[in-house]
Amino acid sequence: MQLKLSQRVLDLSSPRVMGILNVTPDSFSDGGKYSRLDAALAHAQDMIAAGATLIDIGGESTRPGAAAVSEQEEADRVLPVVSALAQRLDVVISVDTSRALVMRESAAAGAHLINDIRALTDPGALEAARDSGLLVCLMHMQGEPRSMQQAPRYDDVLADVDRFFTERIACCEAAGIDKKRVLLDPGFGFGKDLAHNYRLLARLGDFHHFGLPLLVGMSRKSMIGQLIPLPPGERIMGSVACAVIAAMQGAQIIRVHDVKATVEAMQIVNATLSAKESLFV
Ligand SMILES: Cn1cnc2c(O)nc(N)nc21
Repeated sequence: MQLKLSQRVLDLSSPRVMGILNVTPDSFSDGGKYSRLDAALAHAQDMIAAGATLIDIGGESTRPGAAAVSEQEEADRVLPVVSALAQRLDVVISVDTSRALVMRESAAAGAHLINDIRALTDPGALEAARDSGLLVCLMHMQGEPRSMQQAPRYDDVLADVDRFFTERIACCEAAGIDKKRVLLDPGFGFGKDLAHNYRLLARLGDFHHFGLPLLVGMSRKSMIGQLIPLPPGERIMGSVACAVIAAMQGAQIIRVHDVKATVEAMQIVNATLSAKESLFV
């Protein structure tokens, strides 16, 4: 499987690591120290040197309970970093946004992928994504970040997320977004309790039937902290364990804070998957 970008192709035959670059003052684990452009670039360079092939730039914290940020404020945070990365570094640039304005301006600034936790449901987002020509990651979320963890409930979380993917893919195709531009993400921690998260992780391979790349993000999340009582910045072992479990089931892109450790673990996954007759466990 490959990702076709504007000037390049990203081979997804082995799991790729996406480094998280929060340019928000209140990001849940970086403490917002990357709000300055030079610090953001230095962090991106470090993650690329450690083996990240994608960088996900986020200007609005999406952690549970996060306050919303204005569209202009989000654009002001994100766009300088997109431009600088596009001009200086050879990396797939993903922008974590739900806003049509930020999508359009990020595409013009050189981004390759729209990473939308709201799966293009905001006003104008479908059209902006279509017009951008960029790849789009459709992530499942129940509710909104401010309230999604208060009482998440599903009849069957796997079936509900699967149905959501079917619906959103249909919306994208109806809006003129070719399915080949779409990636899918079950949205760990976005309106899910502990059992929901581990049900999704245990059966992640079920979503391969769409024939689209799977992107997952469990890094430092409460699904780890609830089992291993450590602060977010110390959840590296649990985060790597989640990455390995996902990659062994064929997840193609793993979104993480701890790039070096995850890239090393992916070497073990690659060697193991290569020695298997079937493609995934
Ligand atoms: C922005 N963001 C935070 N967590 C995420 C996840 O699990 N997936 C995606 N696609 N984006 C995320």
